[in-house]
Amino acid sequence: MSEEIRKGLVGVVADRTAISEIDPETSSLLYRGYAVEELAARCTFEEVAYLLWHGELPTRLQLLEMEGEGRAQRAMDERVRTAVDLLPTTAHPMEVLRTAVSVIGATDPYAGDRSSDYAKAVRLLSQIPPVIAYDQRRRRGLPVVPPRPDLGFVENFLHMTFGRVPAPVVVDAFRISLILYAEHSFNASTFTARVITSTLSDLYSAVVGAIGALKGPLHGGANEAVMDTLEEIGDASRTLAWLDETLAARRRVMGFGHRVYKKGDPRVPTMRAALGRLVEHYERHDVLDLYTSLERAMAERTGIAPNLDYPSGPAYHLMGFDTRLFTPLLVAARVTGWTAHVMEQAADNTLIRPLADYVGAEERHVAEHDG
Ligand SMILES: CC(=O)SCCNC(=O)CCNC(=O)[C@H](O)C(C)(C)COP(=O)(O)OP(=O)(O)OC[C@H]1O[C@@H](n2cnc3c(N)ncnc32)[C@H](O)[C@@H]1OP(=O)(O)O
Ligand SMILES: O=C([O-])CC(=O)C(=O)O
Repeated sequence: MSEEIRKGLVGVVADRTAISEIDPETSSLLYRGYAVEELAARCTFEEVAYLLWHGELPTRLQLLEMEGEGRAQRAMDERVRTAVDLLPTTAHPMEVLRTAVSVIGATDPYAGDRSSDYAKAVRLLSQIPPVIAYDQRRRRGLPVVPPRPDLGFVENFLHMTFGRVPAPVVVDAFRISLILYAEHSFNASTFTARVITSTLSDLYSAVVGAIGALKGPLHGGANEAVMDTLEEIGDASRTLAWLDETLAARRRVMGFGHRVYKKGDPRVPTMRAALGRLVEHYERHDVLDLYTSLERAMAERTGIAPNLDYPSGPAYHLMGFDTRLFTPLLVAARVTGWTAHVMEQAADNTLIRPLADYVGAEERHVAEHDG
């Protein structure tokens, strides 16, 4: 049996999906048939969320309806705030968000009602940003900023975090990052959400589980680790020495490599261009020098290309987010893909339950003993 084992499910096709298509040969990514670069160039984040959930881009009226539902639910529920306040600021923001989503689910009287999964997805999309914004602000000792219903999702998210809407170039880079992060087929966190859904558990539980899976540094946690790396290197003149030391110690360089893309991540050029515009805006050429030096050194020493976490980490840093908030930002985007997958799994469900090849002790018996 052991020759059939594919550790890490490498190369295993676990099911069908109509949500996104990855082609590692051509390094392409389509959401519902649209190239992700095109969506990033032409769409709002709300339009992309609608596309992932419904399979088609919205008409003006459909978009207005979805935005109306979302904008009405942007304020943080007091019960969620109370739960967050109970957590120490030493808790990682992903732990805070995981707890908050659990509370959001536990306070929804229809949590177990499968027929309202779409409404729950819209609710989560609206309620995750205030938690992230509040968490950054409470760690800085700043007061809560109430949401603004007149603003789009992206502007409002930034407004709640920073108390103002930043320059258009910053808003645009943030919008692009959220679109690029929104969906990625059967990645570890999405697969986790599908496994949980397959047991007929509820959507909130699936998202809580997905947050747990995304937190790890081999997955979403890499975007914050990228920033730690760039800060550890400190200056482009130290990059090669740092990399040689890291590779000699057989440590991974975060933000590089990918389970599916071996020829490069198609999202990187779009996010790299947005990072370039941020660098110009903030006049932080030192960040780009560091970025480029590690990218070049990795190509030279290993031939391994960056993934989306590599440009998004420094982009979020320049925007003013605390490093530990980077992975929660990915949650704010990926919750669209996760919930689309929850609905797809639930619509044609089979319990996901693989087998294992047992390699433990032979059958044995407990010796008779007193007591
Ligand atoms: C949003 C996202 O989740 S994107 C992914 C974010 N994750 C990261 O950036 C973490 C760093 N990258 C990695 O650890 C890996 O590339 C993964 C986990 C993403 C993909 O891993 P896998 O497909 O399992 O590839 P695998 O781990 O087998 O790597 C193949 C070889 O490349 C090497 N390699 C892969 N990525 C890296 C890296 N980032 N740094 C150094 N070496 C690497 C491995 O050491 C391995 O070499 P070996 O065969 O000599 O042992
Ligand atoms: O697909 C994966 O393995 C990792 C992921 O979520 C992404 O690249 O966005």
